[in-house]
Amino acid sequence: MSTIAAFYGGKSILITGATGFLGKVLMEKLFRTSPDLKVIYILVRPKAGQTLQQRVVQILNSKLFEKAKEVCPNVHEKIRAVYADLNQNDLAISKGDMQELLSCTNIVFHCAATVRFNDHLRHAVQLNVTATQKLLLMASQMPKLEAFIHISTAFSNCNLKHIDEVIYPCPVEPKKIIDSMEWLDDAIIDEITPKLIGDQPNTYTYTKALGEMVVQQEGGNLNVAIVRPSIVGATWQEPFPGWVDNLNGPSGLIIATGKGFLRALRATPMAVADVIPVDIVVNLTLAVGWYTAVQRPKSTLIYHCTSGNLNPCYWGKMGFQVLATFEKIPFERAFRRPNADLTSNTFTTQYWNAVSHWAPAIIYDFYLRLTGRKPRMTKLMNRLLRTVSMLEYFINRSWEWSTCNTEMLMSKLSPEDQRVFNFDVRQLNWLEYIENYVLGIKKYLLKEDMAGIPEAKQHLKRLRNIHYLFNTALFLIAWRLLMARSQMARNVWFFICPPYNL
Ligand SMILES: CCCCCCCCCCCCCCCCCCCCCCCCCCCC(=O)SCCNC(=O)CCNC(=O)[C@H](O)C(C)(C)COP(=O)(O)OP(=O)(O)OC[C@H]1O[C@@H](n2cnc3c(N)ncnc32)[C@H](O)[C@@H]1OP(=O)(O)O
Ligand SMILES: NC(=O)C1=CN([C@@H]2O[C@H](COP(=O)(O)OP(=O)(O)OC[C@H]3O[C@@H](n4cnc5c(N)ncnc54)[C@H](OP(=O)(O)O)[C@@H]3O)[C@@H](O)[C@H]2O)C=CC1
Repeated sequence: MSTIAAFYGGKSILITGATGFLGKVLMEKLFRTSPDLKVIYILVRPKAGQTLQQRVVQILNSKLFEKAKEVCPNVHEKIRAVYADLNQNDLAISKGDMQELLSCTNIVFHCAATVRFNDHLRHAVQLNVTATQKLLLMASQMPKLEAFIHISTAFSNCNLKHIDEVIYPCPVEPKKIIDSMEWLDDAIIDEITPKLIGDQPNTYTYTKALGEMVVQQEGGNLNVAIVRPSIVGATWQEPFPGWVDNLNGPSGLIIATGKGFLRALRATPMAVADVIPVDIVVNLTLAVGWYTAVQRPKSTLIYHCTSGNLNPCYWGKMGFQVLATFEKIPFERAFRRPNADLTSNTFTTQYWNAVSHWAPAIIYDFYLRLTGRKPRMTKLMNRLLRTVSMLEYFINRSWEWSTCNTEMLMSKLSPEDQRVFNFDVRQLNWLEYIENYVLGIKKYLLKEDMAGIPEAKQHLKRLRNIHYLFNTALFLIAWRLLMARSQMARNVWFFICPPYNL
């Protein structure tokens, strides 16, 4: 019997961000391995016209929860969705709900965050810093609380090259930042943002670093731990390989490549692609919850959940394997054949942008206009290249994360727990993982049918023929123009192929 699974039995667990990528996999694993848990409270806001209940039903009806529902058939009764908006100062939780949460909660997993790199600083601070502070305040009033687990990111100190499992101080105190966001207007915030974030690449990593400081400063008397995952990718093994449901991390760019929009990327092939499967992050998080509650470490422990130091994969290898997978499992209705280059040179990137991105987009829009349709490709390309530019920082650098606490924790687990809550990234076979990842994107994100693969392959063949035809036509036109305008070209040509009558 797994000690960790048994630990969560009978517990009341509060999860923020449960409707997000990580939160859903966390809930699923809890229900599947500890079906006798008492209740999972999730803080949810209504979204896209759906009520809280509709959101919960949609999550539970997804393929992700099929196995969990077999093990725990009354999963609907064990989830309690609590209305909350972490953007509001009082978190918008009703008095009655607050009373219940305060009196019953045993464990808190705080996953909610804005993960957008370009979010306005005010919003990023509100969610990633102020909401964390408010939750810690709530946690301090929970008499039955055993552990508070905060999910941060391994990139919260990405301005450093070597990162230890410690909290690094930020130049300006989080409290001062929180206060200033309350009275500064948007224009001034925009102006001071670059100065405040300093050598951090964006407001996301900056506010996640501030969030960690808040945990350290205000989680004083609580049993707190921080988990820092790197780039969270599709599931490796559990509940099944390849599950993913959003465009974050590599997923969006894999789609853009598979659909033939993205043909070149400014990336360093030998930089470490520190992707970590979401099920590994969840297993570590649950193990951390157990250890923090049972062992009660004297200080706040930080756990790096990264792959690079134990089982590195590189962007070049990852890109190569992604392309190889498209040969076997192509995406439907591609714009061009998937074939991308990784280049680390800015000039080459600009050349490829002009030739492989803008030129085809302009030509295609011209064709759409000619056929009476609305042009859309240049707009799409514009958005794609803006997205790529935001991600470039992370695909042209490598970081070293020490993983002493994570390794220490692994050594404390029984063999059964090491199996059920496996977070040993050394066991991961990257080639297999990447193939399943691409397959998962096709099935669960793009919702494409596997039966359509032969037609998708036919479509790629047609695109290849169009490509050859286009290149041949281009060559002939260039040759004709050259022959018409340059005596030297004519001389060279007649030297190589003398006319018959000479
Ligand atoms: C030797 C050589 C070998 C040769 C082989 C070479 C072969 C090469 C082949 C290449 C194959 C490619 C495969 C590899 C890809 C690697 C790339 C991986 C990059 C990963 C970097 C991530 C680093 C993360 C580090 C930090 C970890 C965290 O904690 S962060 C959590 C994750 N957060 C994110 O991933 C970012 C979230 N998104 C954003 O910040 C924003 O959305 C944005 C800045 C990306 C865009 O914002 P904007 O305001 O402009 O628009 P928005 O409304 O948000 O979206 C616009 C449209 O873009 C779509 N979108 C959103 N996110 C992404 C995304 N990540 N990728 C692609 N597209 C995205 C979004 O849906 C919108 O679309 P529409 O709905 O159609 O409008
Ligand atoms: N994905 C990644 O690559 C990485 C993620 N992380 C960290 O992991 C955690 C989870 O990330 P991930 O699951 O990927 O992110 P998602 O964007 O998928 O999920 C974010 C969650 O936060 C919730 N949330 C956002 N704003 C509010 C709000 N105002 N009130 C209530 N809830 C809100 C979202 O709810 P809603 O559905 O209503 O929007 C959603 O449930 C984050 O802390 C992130 O920093 C760390 C490293 C990498």
